[in-house]
This record gives sequence, C-alpha cells and structure tokens, in this order.
Amino acid sequence: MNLEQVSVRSLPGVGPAKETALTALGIHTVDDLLHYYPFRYEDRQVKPLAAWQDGERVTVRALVAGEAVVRWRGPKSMLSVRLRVDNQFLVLATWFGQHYLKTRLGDGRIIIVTGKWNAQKRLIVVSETSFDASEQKRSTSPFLPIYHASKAVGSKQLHLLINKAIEVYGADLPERLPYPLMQKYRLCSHRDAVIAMHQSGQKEALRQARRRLTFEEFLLFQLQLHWFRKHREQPTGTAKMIPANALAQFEAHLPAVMTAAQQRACQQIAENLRASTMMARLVQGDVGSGKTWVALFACFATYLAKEQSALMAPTEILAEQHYREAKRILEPLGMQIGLLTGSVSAKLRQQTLAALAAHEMDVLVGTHALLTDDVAFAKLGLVVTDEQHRFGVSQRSLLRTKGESPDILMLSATPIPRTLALAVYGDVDVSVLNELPRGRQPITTVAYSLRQEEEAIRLVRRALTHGQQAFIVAPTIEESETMELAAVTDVYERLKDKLAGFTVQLLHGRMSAREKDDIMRAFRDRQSQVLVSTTVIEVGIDVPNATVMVIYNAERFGLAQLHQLRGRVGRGAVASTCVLLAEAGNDTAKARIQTMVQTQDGFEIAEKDLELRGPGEFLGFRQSGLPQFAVGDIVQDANVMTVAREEATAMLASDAFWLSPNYAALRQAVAKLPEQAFYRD
Ligand SMILES: Nc1ncnc2c1ncn2[C@@H]1O[C@H](COP(=O)(O)OP(=O)(O)OP(=O)(O)O)[C@@H](O)[C@H]1O
Repeated sequence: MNLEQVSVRSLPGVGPAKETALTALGIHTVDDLLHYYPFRYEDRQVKPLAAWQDGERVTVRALVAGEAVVRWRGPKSMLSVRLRVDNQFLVLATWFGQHYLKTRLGDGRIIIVTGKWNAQKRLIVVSETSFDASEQKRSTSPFLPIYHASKAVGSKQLHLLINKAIEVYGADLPERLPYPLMQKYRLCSHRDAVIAMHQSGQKEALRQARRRLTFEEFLLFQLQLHWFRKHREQPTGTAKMIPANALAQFEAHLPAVMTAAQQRACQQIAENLRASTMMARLVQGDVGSGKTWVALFACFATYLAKEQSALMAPTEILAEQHYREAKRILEPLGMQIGLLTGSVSAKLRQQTLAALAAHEMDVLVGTHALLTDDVAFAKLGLVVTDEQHRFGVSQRSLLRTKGESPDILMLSATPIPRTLALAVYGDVDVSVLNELPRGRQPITTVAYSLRQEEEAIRLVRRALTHGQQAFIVAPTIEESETMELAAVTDVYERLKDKLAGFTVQLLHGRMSAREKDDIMRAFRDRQSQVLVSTTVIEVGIDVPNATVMVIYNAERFGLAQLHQLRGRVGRGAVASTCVLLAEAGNDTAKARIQTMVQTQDGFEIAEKDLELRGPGEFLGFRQSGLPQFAVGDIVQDANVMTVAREEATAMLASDAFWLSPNYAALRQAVAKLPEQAFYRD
C-alpha cells in the first residue's frame, strides 16, 4: 500500500475538524504523519539535583517540606511550597493557576513533579504533578516524545494518533535503501527506525534510528545535488589563455608577500580559468586574511586573457574600498579600473560606460548599480561577488548574463565549516584563507562585566590620545526598547560626554544608505575618532588606524558575528584590544565569551558557535538558505554527510543505480524531490 495516498481520515477518530488541524501542521497523509518526528524527547528519568542544568526541564521525586501558600494577583493564582530533594536539599516549587492543588500538598507527602529549573532562584516552575509516587516505576518509557503541535492538536494527541497509525499501517512502511548499503553501514530498516523515533524508550534504539534516518536523508540530498548538476545544461565556459608566470607577475608588484593560503587560492583560480568548464569557486577567508588580493589576481589573470572583470560589493563604502585597492594594485600592472555606484556623477558614469563598451576598461567595481541595463561589457570573462549572500539570486544571475558564461568567483568572510559549505553551495569549489598576513599584531580580547564600562572607556581614551581610533558597538535600538539593553543611542550620548574633545559619531541601521556611507567615510578619513554603531559596520571595513573595539552586551551577539566585529581592529601595525562587555549569564553564555577570549581563529569559532547554539541559530543560517533536515544535524552529523556524499558520487557513476530494481525506490525518491528545494544558484 502506498501510504502517501492514504488520507489521515482513514485513521479512527480523525474527522473533518481533526483533519483540518493536521493539515495546518503540514500533515495530509498517513505517510506524513508517520514521518512527523518529535523535535525533542523529555527525559523523565529522575536525576540527582547536582545534574540539573539551569533552564532545563527536570522530573523530580520530592518530599513536601512545609505548608503550601497561595497568592493571588487579580484572577491569577500562584501556589508555592518547599520541596526536599535527594533527602537533603530544599528547593522552591511554584504552580500557576492551580491553587486547588494546595489541599493535596500536605507536609511530608511524596510527589513527582516535572518543571523548568531556575538554578539561580533554586526554583521549579511546575508543569506536571503526580501524587502517585510509584508512577515513575510503572512508566515504560523514560523518554517522552514531544511534537511541534498546535492548539487544535496537542503533542500528546499527536503521539496517540501516530501510535495508532503505526499499529494499522506500520507494516506498509517501505524500504528505500538497497540491502547491501544497509549492511555496509549496519543500518536498521526504515520501518524500525520510524517506529523507534516515536515509541522507543531506549537511548540506543533511538540513536540507531536517528543514524539510519540521517543517513537516508543526507544521501537523498547528495544524490539530488549531483543529479541536477549532471542533468542541468551546464553552460560550457571558455578556456582562458593565461601564461604560466601570471602569479609571479602579479606578486612582483605587490607591496608585501602573499601568504601561502593566498598563493594557493590564486593557483587554484588560475587553473579553473584555464579550463574549458566554467569556474564556480568560493574564497572563504577569515577576517583580515586578504581576500581582496586574491580577487584582484583573478581580475589580473582575466586581463591577461584579454577579457574584462566585474567586482560587485554589497555597499558603496565596500565598493569604494575595493576600487581603491584595485587601483593601487592593478594600475601599475597596466590595467584600467572603473567605479560605478549610485553616487557617481552622470557624466563620469557615461564615460565609464563608454570605456567599458570599448574595452578600454578592464575591471569595473561597483554596487548593484552594475546590474542596470545600460551597463554593457565588451567581453566579460569574470564575475566576482563579495558577500554574495547579500544579493538576491536574480541579481547574481543578472550580472552573469552580461557575459557569455563568465567564470564566477565568490568571496565570503563568514567562515563556514566545510560540511556546511558543501550543503549551502552544493558543488562549488572552496578555497580557504586561514592565515593572516605577516606582521599583523594580535588582538587582545578581554571580557568585562557591564559595570566595568569605565575601564573600557579608559582604554578608548588612551588610544585616542595616541591618535588612534575606536569602534564602539551596541545592540540595536529596536531590541533595547523591549529588552532593556544598552541602546546604541544611550551609549552614544554617554560617550560623547565622557570623551569630550574627540569627535564621536553615531551609526545605525535606521539611517539612509547615504547617511551611513558619509559617516563611514568620515571615520575612514579620520575626521571622526570614535564610531558608535550597531552591527551595520560588521563586514569588510578596513580602517587600520582603529585599534580599540568595545562591544556592549556581547552576550547578545553570535560568535561568528563577534568575530567579524572584532576583525575590524588589528589591521594595522599597532596592537589592538577588543573589550567584550557582557552580562554574566548561564554556562553556555560564559563558554561563548570564553571562546572569544581564547581564540582568534574564525573557523574554530564558527565550529564552536554551531556547537553551542545549534545550526538553527548560526549567524545568517536562515538567510543562507541552508536546507533543513528532518532528523540529521549538519554539524553533529557532519561525518555522515561526508559518507553520504561519497556514496552518492559512487552510486551515480555505477550502472546498478540506473538499472537495478534494488535502486528503484531510491531513484524514484530522488526524482520526486522538488528541484528548487535543493538546487541553489
Ligand atoms: N599578504 C599580505 N600581506 C600584507 N598585507 C596584506 C596581504 N594581503 C592583504 N593585505 C592587506 O590586508 C588588509 C585586509 O585585506 P582585505 O580587506 O582583503 O581583508 P579581507 O580578507 O577582506 O578581510 P575582512 O573580511 O575582514 O574585510 C588590506 O589592507 C590589504 O591591503
């Protein structure tokens, strides 16, 4: 029986109303229902108090110690009583809206409660109470599956319904993976895995189920990536004639030697440009690792092949910065560079466009102004996008259509762990710049509490008196209204007073692009000494004279983001300092701040960030269009992704995959997935 064609209505107890409620959760068929996995399991095992984590839901067997008290606030009640746990410790328990339980909470009674633990207040906010102390023993499953539910169908109801579906249809769950593959990786059957996800109380069975389902979905994903790549009409690029000594020619004109990582990336690029297939390469650089020079080398190599390059940046100030650097590095090599942004005068724009069309210009740097219709290249051979995730898909492909399948180079300052990069970018090649240019001074990072603000300001003042500049970052205005964070405007007002005699300017996201660029320019040109800002300064700004960075409420930012921010200092010859002003938080918050203090390696920080916060909260994760998996976790299960990738490659190259009935189910599954869900530009 094909469960994808069996409506949930076929299950006992599901009428039109229940059907509507299930539809709202995306559940239409029995197949959907069976694959609607719990998002977590509640651990109902009674644990000793010492093992409780702040904020965790705990189940505890305790002795009522003292009299229960009810307080009222309007119609709302709060019931509190002391409980003795592990025969010694006293904790407080509160119930909201359940004052009627008071009579049952007699002094000395043994109860079992489940609730959220607040370590600081030593308080459990109770959500479930059991007065039958033996219940715990009778319960078969210490792990209760919790489902994303709605008002109309709760988690418990879903659980019951799924159990019913397993009872009636469980035997019809099909197997997609060929047997030899299951044997090779010792995977349990799809059916056993699905059932275990919903019903198992055993840690090991659950682990095996997760492993099997993760492998399956990663394999499908990888097969798809490869499949569509194979079947897509790949526009064949043109081979560029690039002399063997191109890199040496380029390096001979540089003001400093390239790092080994830069050289490696350049060599990889030259190889790609020479090939007749189109280049699709991502240069992933840690902050300050010198991505721009690598991009400029690509432009130079393209120039040697007598073709033009376009370099697109997300903001005017970044475009200007690239333009200056391109002029400085490429003009001595005989190249002509142009700039096109919204601020370029009409006359200059006309001249630039004319030069471009006549092939008197080799590189055009700009913002999305490059995309306008009248921008026409004589022969566009290379498109470089900086921070391409900040452009829409259509914008990116628009630039590409200005040439005949030009080679593509993408620059990204967000260090993404390798597996994530594969998942995000599919099969692009990746060059990693994990090395800083020589002569960089290390950045000293210190963590202060918010009360030590004065100390931070002292550091700022000292740098200013030495003629250096400082960045101050504070959370956004919007957030501060509801969350009582140090608003950027408050910080600005305070610092203006405390740093009287220096020019302090404010920058935030509510300003127009023009205002922002003006303020950034003033700072870059040293007309202001202190820039108080939200995270809008985050990416790419290069002001080597700035040596102090102070970040207010650092606990509010993602680690990858803090790393980006910190990377704005330490770019010159003078040693820099980064002060993290943070509220003391729970263990995770402390571990995050500690990571920042301990390491300056962006890749390490990114891994740690993912580990501590989970990929769902990883900076830019949502915007990046990373695929969401039902069971697998791209970070924790990174090794499974690698294996799935290898298997997918081998499979598609084998006849068996295309011909054998063993693979029929898998072939069908891959073909059925919607292309756009996975295939990214
Ligand atoms: N090998 C090198 N030796 C010395 N200086 C270098 C080298 N490579 C680049 N630089 C300089 O380092 C600075 C930073 O380079 P760049 O702006 O390309 O960094 P980035 O990788 O874009 O970093 P971020 O993402 O933090 O902006 C520039 O001023 C550049 O001229």
